[in-house]
Amino acid sequence: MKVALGSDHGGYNLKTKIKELLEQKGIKYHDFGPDSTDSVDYPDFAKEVANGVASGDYDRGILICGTGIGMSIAANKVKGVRAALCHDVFSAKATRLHNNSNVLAMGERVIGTELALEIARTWLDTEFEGGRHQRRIDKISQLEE
Ligand SMILES: O=C(CO)[C@H](O)[C@H](O)[C@H](O)COP(=O)(O)O
Repeated sequence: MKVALGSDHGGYNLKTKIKELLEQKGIKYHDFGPDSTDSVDYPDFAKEVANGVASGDYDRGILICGTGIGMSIAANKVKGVRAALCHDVFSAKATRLHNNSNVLAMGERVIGTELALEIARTWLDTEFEGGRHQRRIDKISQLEE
């Protein structure tokens, strides 16, 4: 699996922890930035990560800002991206099983590091169930046309 990673200044510190997690799990990733906590605009990084996933260059994306909301709104503008904002483990598992979400968004200002890492672990490890859920995802895709 190859993961595209991005944040803004509000998500930078959690992003460094997510990078450690990906390294521990032996998952390849590319960090689209930023490289510091200097103030930046989250849509710039959501765009890079979402395009990377939509093009197939990356299997999944992880985006972190202060709340995760702006990142998820922006990423979901890109065709083929199903970004899920998750701040609990149940939702992280469910969105992989049912929505086949390909981008995870989280907010560093909303939850603690340990919960965020557990959410990311669960989201990375859970496979899509298919079946009736594929039919529903196909209907989401039709909305993009
Ligand atoms: O996009 C957001 C809200 O949906 C993020 O939380 C941003 O990180 C936040 O808006 C940045 O705010 P700041 O006051 O410029 O740090």
